[in-house]
Amino acid sequence: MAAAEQIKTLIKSFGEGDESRFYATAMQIAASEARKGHLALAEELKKLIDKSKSSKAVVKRLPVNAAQKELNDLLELVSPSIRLKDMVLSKDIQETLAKVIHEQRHLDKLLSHNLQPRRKLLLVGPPGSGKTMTAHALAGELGLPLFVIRLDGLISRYLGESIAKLRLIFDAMMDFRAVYLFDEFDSIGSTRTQTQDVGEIKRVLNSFLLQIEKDKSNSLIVAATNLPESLDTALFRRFDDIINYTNPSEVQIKQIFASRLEEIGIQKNLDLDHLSKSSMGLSYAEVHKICEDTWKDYLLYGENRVTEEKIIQYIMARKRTY
Ligand SMILES: Nc1ncnc2c1ncn2[C@@H]1O[C@H](COP(=O)(O)OP(=O)(O)OP(=O)(O)O)[C@@H](O)[C@H]1O
Repeated sequence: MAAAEQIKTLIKSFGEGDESRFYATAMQIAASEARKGHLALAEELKKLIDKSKSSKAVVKRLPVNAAQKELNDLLELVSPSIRLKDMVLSKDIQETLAKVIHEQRHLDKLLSHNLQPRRKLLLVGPPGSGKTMTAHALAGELGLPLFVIRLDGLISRYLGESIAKLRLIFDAMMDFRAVYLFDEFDSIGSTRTQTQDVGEIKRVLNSFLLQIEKDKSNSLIVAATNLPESLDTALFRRFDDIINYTNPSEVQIKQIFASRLEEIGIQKNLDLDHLSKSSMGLSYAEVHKICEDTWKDYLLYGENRVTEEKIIQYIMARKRTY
C-alpha cells in the first residue's frame, strides 16, 4: 500500500491540475511496490500511467504546467467534426477559405521561404450566418483542435486581470497549434461600448492589437463579430483576411432545404422554389431550424404531416420573431 503522504500528494496534484507531480508520485508508488517485491502490481501501475499519459497526449496536448488549469478556464476545447463541404457558402468565401487551408497545409514550405501563411481571420456577418461554423470547419479540415474564447465573459469574469489572461491565451497559441476562435469580438473591438468597463475594454483592445501583431505562432486566430461598424479601425489591418458573411440567397436556401430534407429522408415532392422564396431574409441558422421542425414532425407524426403549408407556417413564424 502506498504511504498516506503519497496518496495526499496524488489528491492535491490532481486537484491543482499539476499533471507532472501527479505522474511522478504515481511512479514513486509503483517503484516502492517493486522494492517490496510486488512486481506484478508495480508493472500494472506503470502500464496504467503510460496509458493515461498517452491518451491525455492525444486528447489535449496543452503545456503541462500550473498555467494549464487557468487556461482551461479561459478556453473551451472543441473537437470539430465539421468540414467545409457541410457548409453552403458563396464562391468568394469558399475560395478565401480554400486558400487559407492550402497555405496552412503547406506551412513548412512557406515558412522556409520566410513567407507567412494566412492565419489571422476576421469573420464579419449577422447572427447565424456561419462564422462559428467556419471556425469549426477550418479546424476540421486541418485536423486541429478548436479553442473558443468568449471575450465578453473574459472581461466580466476577470476584471482587472483580463490583459494577463489574454497574454496567457497568446502564449498557448505558441505552445499548442490549434484554431483559436475569439467569439463576440466586438466586446473588445468596439469603439462605442456602453458598459462601465470602458477603461478595461480599451486596455484589452490595445493589448489584443499588440499581441496579434507580435504573434509568431503557427496557430490560426479567428475573430468573429456581428458589429463591424463599431470595430476600431486599427483592428482591420491586423488580419490577413476579412471575410464578410451574409444571410443566404434564394439559391443557397434552396440548397439547404434540398440537402437537409434529403438527409432526413423526406421523399415528398415539395416546391422548394416556393419555400426558398418565402424564406428570403432568414439566416442560415433559421432555415436549419425550420428543417429541424419539419424533421420532428416527420419523426413524431409521419410523412403526412410534412406539407408545404406546414413548412410555410414555420417560415412565417420565424419571420414574425424579427
Ligand atoms: N453557411 C452555412 N451553411 C450551412 N449551415 C449553416 C451555415 N451558416 C450557419 N449554418 C447553420 O446555422 C447554425 C448557426 O451558425 P453559426 O453558429 O456559425 O452562426 P454565427 O454566424 O457564428 O452566429 P452568431 O453571430 O450568432 O454567433 C450552424 O450550426 C448551422 O446549422
